Amino acid sequence: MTLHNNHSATIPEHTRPIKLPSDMPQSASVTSDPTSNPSNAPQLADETCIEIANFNAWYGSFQAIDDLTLKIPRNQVTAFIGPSGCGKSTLLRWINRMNDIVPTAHSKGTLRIHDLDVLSPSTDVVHLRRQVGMVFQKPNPFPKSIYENVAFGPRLHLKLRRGELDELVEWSLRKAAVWDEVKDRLHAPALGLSGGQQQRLCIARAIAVGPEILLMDEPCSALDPASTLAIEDLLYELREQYTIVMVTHNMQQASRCSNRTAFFFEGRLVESGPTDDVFTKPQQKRTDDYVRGRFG
Ligand SMILES: Nc1ncnc2c1ncn2[C@@H]1O[C@H](COP(=O)(O)OP(=O)(O)OP(=O)(O)O)[C@@H](O)[C@H]1O
Repeated sequence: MTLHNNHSATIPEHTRPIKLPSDMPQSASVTSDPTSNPSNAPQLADETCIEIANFNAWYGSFQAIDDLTLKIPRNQVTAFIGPSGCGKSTLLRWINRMNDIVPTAHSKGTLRIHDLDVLSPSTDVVHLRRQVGMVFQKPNPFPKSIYENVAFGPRLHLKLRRGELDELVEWSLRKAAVWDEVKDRLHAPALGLSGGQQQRLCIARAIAVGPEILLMDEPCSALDPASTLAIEDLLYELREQYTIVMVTHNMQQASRCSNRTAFFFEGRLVESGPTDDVFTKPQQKRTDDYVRGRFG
């Protein structure tokens, strides 16, 4: 599943080709490109999904990100690490233009998802956010039933019959590894679930609309150790189909779950690379100090 290479910010949403996971219910593929075949498409090693170049971001006159260049590969988990206030969440939130809701936020530079110019004023933000799902620090299900939480996005974006929607809800909940725990109470309030179950429900809600990218801002920081492990296992599974970018303060989590790590300090990217390299043979002393817990 990917944003189509010919993706244009000016094509009306309902006609845009969107590839959905090959194992997603066929009924959900009503807007997909009939010529595309994601399951058979060769996976290019380290194919870039998100390209960030000379990117700067401000809140008013305060510069939160300073001349940052980074390529985020497709179908891998990339962890953003660094001390509090170094700009990790700011960068994450620019990838799906969440910062649009912050009146003082502005940016300059390049931020592309394949051929899509994320920062262009002509980019359709609703469509962008369908392609780039987000999971927050604190699980935030809607005050609706478990079923309705997952069905909400597909109802907006896909014209499905009831049976098809049921199938998609089940697929999403299974993918998010929470189906077995909720299948007998789909119409019960989502807020009655445990924190870890709510977070997996939020992941199911995010993937139900067929995103290519999942942004996760400290997705386990509000969870107990067992729920954290469940989410970490899930990340491992999901990376086969999704490009995942995760902010984490937990060094063990970054080293357990991510393929690549980017270390930020005071708004700048200090270094990035395969997670093993960043943790075991960092290029920069500051990275070494941080991953060894000497500061931060
Ligand atoms: N809405 C905002 N308005 C003004 N300044 C902001 C806003 N959001 C973040 N900042 C500032 O931008 C800088 C980067 O913040 P950001 O949240 O991106 O850091 P972070 O690395 O994610 O931190 P943490 O790990 O504590 O979440 C910080 O100095 C922060 O105070």
